[in-house]
Amino acid sequence: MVEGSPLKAEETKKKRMAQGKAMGIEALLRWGTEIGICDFTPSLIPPSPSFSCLGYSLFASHFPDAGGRGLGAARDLKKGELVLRVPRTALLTSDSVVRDEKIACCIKRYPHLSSTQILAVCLLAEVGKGKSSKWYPYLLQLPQYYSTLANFTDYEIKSFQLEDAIWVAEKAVKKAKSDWEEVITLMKEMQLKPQLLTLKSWLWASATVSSRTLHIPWDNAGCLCPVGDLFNYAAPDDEAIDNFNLRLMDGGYEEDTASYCFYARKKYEQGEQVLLGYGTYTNLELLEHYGFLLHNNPNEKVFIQLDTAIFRVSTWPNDSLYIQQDGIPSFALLCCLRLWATPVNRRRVIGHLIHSGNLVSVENEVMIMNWLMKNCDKILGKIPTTIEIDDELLILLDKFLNNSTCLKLVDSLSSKVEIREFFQAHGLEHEAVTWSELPVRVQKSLERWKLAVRWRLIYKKTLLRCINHCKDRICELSSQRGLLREMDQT
Ligand SMILES: C[S@@+](CC[C@H](N)C(=O)[O-])C[C@H]1O[C@@H](n2cnc3c(N)ncnc32)[C@H](O)[C@@H]1O
Repeated sequence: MVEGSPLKAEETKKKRMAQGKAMGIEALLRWGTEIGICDFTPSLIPPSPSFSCLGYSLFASHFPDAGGRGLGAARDLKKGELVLRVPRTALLTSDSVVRDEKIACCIKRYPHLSSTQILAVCLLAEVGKGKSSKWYPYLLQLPQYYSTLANFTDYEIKSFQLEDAIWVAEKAVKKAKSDWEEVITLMKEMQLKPQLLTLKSWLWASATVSSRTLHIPWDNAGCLCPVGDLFNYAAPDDEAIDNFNLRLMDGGYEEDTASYCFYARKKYEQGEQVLLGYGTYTNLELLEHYGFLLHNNPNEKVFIQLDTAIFRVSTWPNDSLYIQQDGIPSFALLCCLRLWATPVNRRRVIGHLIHSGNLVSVENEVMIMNWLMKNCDKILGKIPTTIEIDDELLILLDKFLNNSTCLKLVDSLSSKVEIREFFQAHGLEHEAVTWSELPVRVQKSLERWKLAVRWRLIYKKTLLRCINHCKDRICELSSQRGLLREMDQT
């Protein structure tokens, strides 16, 4: 089954079993086999007794650069190949939990609750069953902590520095709390254990649902898919976004086999991490729903404040007016600015040219590049810390997280102030401690704080790239204009 000599294949298999054990998911993989999860097409391979549902196409491992625990290619995989099948009976969905009549009866009395609230309640109900839950081996290995926005504290939220991001994070925190307040009576009626009724448990359950569910056609909340939810994320590439059929290659529920099927979205070499494209998300959206962000995110959108006069001429949705991570304004933003910079009496005449992506005139283009440059610069000037300071702070935090330094030894004054504030926010007097000496709650907070700093740094670097892009464009256009003048004179 695994390529190479049988002896080598056996060794690799043993090594991967040991990896599964080290990650604490050995029991999950064994249970997966019993419940019918498999990483091969049953018609191709005669099933032999196995202690793991993985090994033919996939193996579980730790991938520090993209998501930590994840799934790798156990052999070379072809694009479009089926790599994992999870039968419907293994999926943890609201309807599978409410088969329990007692739970169903309680939930029926709350028809106004959203499907995600119901799934989170069902998840907590299953947790409450302990060993008697059908999904016990699955529930046991779920993460204990999440860094989705709803889990951010006031200090961590403030560290985003940008108003829009702070607003989104505060909204996520409030929404989680109000969702909890709405379900608390139901959960009491269901007689869930007191520790499952707390806001902390609710935050855990709703983050599990938000970051791990997969789409199913019969429930908007989606499903929790044991083993299938071990795939980490890679942003879908242009090909997958352009082609709807290709998007389907990642995975989906298939009626004919009554199972969730996952396919290799591209060619993978043995050992490489196999990734899923959960959807196209900006970094703030990734943080909100999944609790991580990508350093290079092709779907990142940096929004800057636009004058009402600009919005007035725009026929594009507001969320299409942004700067890409490479610093280039989106097509809609560019068109919108070109139209705004056109004299009112000419807008109707040349509107169609603008909509087809044409430049109006060199003067018009220079004007909007100058406007963009000035505005990006203004925003950067107003933010409390610079790119250099954030860069330095992140290096320090990384060193601290690797236990190679204590934060007391920091030279930079700005970073020192921010670090001190962080420790004070946790009621800790001084920062002369190492990472491993910190209480777990502070370690987790520091990880979230670092995410906020990383987010704001990407935001600032994008604005800087935009400034440089505008400068280059102005130079380019000015030399074109010079050239045209010279041609006119000859
Ligand atoms: C569906 S789970 C994937 C498996 C997960 N790593 C685990 O250990 O269970 C999704 C979570 O994995 C992490 N993750 C997935 N892709 C990631 C990536 N590219 N970079 C960082 N974290 C990622 C995030 O914490 C996310 O909420």
